[in-house]
Formats: sequence, C-alpha cells, structure tokens
Amino acid sequence: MRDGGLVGQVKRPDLRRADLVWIDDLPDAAWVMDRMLRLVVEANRAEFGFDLTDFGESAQIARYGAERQGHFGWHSDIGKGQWAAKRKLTVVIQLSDPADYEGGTLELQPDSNLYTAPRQRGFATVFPSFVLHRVTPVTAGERFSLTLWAHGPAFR
Ligand SMILES: O=C(O)CCC(=O)C(=O)O
Ligand SMILES: [Fe+2]
Repeated sequence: MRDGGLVGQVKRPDLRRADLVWIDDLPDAAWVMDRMLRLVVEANRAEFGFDLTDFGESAQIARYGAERQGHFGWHSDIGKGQWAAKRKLTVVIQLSDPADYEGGTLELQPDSNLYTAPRQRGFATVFPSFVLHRVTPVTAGERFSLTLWAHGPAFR
C-alpha cells in the first residue's frame, strides 16, 4: 500500500493518514467495480439525477490504522486535478467488521447537521462529491474502506 496523498493537492500528512491501494492493481476485482457501478447508477437515478458520464478513475482501498491514528480530516472530494474536477458522486463502502476497530467514523456534513455513516460491513454511503466529510482517527484496530467516484461535467 502507498501512503495516501490527495488528488491535485500537495501531500498533507496532517490532513490524511492512511495507506492506499488502487483496485485496478488487484487481480479478480472486476466484479467489485461492476457491482459498484450498478449501485451508483441506481442511487443517482433514485436520489441525485446528476449528469454522469464516466467512471474512469480507479477505485481506492484505504487502510486507517490505530498505530498512527489513521484519519482523514474535513474535505470535499472535488479538486483541481484532471479527475478531481469532474467528480460528481462519491461512494464509500465499509470493508471492515465494526468489531475490528474503534474510531474511524465516516461523518458527513451536507447541511447544518452531522450525518454518521453506518458501520456495518458492506454498507455503501453515496453522496455528492462536494459534500464535506471526514474520517475520525482510528484509536484501536484498523479500518478498511473502498471509495469510488462517478464523474461528469463539472458543477456550474
Ligand atoms: O475512508 C472513508 O470512509 C472516506 C474516504 C474519502 O473520503 C476519500 O477517499 O476521499
Ligand atoms: Fe473523501
């Protein structure tokens, strides 16, 4: 796994501490992409109605470990990079059994309320990529997540 940087930004280890691997580098993971794509399309149809045109960005597996209080501070997924500028929806799948870690809570702030993503393994949280979100520090064990972005023409 590589140390996590940020798309289109200078690396800021204080903002994000996680190890990353891209799913395209893993053998036999095509079915995972397949299922995620179907999920995003369905969620978009039901909830968002965004203009989605492609899924060219490789999905990312992150590991947040207690040994260095793995976390990701408040951020939006939209940035200046070639891909980050076109992100429309973010999908985060919980890969870990909730019993395997403490902390590591995915929180979202789409309005004045704070939303906490359910922790159960396999749960998918889908949100507009501009929504502020964070992962609180993991204080025990380790948490794995899988993140995919759907792209389209930039918001305007
Ligand atoms: O690991 C998570 O729950 C969130 C990951 C994330 O926000 C990102 O990769 O942009
Ligand atoms: Fe994010």
